[in-house]
Amino acid sequence: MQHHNQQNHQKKQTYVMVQYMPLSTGSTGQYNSGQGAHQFILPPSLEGRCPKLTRYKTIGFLAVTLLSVILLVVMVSHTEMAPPYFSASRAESKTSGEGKSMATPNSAAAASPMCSLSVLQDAGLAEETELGDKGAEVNNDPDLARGAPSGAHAEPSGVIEAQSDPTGAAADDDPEYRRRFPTAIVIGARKAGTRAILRFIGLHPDVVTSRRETHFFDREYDQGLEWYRQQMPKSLPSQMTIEKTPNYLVDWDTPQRVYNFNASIKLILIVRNPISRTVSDYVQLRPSLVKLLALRTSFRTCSEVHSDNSSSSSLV
Ligand SMILES: Nc1ncnc2c1ncn2[C@@H]1O[C@H](COP(=O)(O)OS(=O)(=O)O)[C@@H](OP(=O)(O)O)[C@H]1O
Repeated sequence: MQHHNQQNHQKKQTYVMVQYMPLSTGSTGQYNSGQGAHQFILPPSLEGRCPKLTRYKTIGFLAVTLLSVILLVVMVSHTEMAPPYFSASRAESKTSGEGKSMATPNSAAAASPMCSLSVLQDAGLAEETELGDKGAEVNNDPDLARGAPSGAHAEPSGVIEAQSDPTGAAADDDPEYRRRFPTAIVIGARKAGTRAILRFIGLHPDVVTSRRETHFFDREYDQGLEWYRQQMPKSLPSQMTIEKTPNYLVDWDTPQRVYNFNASIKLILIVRNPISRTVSDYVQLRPSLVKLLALRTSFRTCSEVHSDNSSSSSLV
């Protein structure tokens, strides 16, 4: 019993000694583990070896904090400068449906000459030429009515939404908010900045633009008018729809077909220095050209082999 008490006492003593070990680094000491005395040396810490490290740490922490604050401020200021179609003005314009004058006057779009509706009006682009569902009748082109499904509101796969349509949910309740035929088309030229000009015009709250090239008049004509309409983004009667397919400029069939569709439709053409345009086109087409050349070479090799075979067989 006495032996047991002594062991307990030693354990307690050990615990207390370890608990209160000196914390200063590099110092030596001694402790009793119960089975004899032990020497120890505390290893010097990094701070101990390099006294400036604490100061560097503090400076680093302050620098990171400062950078984070600057980043935050920059992000906040950029949010305030967001394009007008992300702001409430577009929602008001879309849901009110009271005509083009509903463009918020103090919005960035109205302030910018590039986005000003008056620019479009001057160019005759804002003229009300909506065809609605009567497009085929108006233009009296039997070819165009071909392929139009009876269920006019059926959603096809891969429907193209408006490029700037954050208020769709609110406007969805409006029965007037639906897909309409374009009243203007960007017809080219390829690589002349057609995407850019469509985006610039599309910044206006009363303009909606198709996200992708529809190629209706050059490649998808057989799909019919209803298909074409379904490719357009939803819009209100006060808004104009614009699509772009630069290939229309160089397609033989397109002019007549567009004329048959809507003789008063507005055509937007943007041009560029022909040399840089061609270089840009070449750079984009290069992978296809390389493939084409490789294909031609293999065809030539095939035909040479074939002609060799046929000539040798004729010799035989
Ligand atoms: N704002 C502005 N100003 C000047 N140039 C611009 C602008 N926006 C786009 N671009 C250049 O236009 C080229 C792409 O043109 P497109 O959008 O018409 O291409 S496409 O036909 O739709 O594939 C492409 O040219 P390259 O870079 O030489 O290929 C773009 O850089």
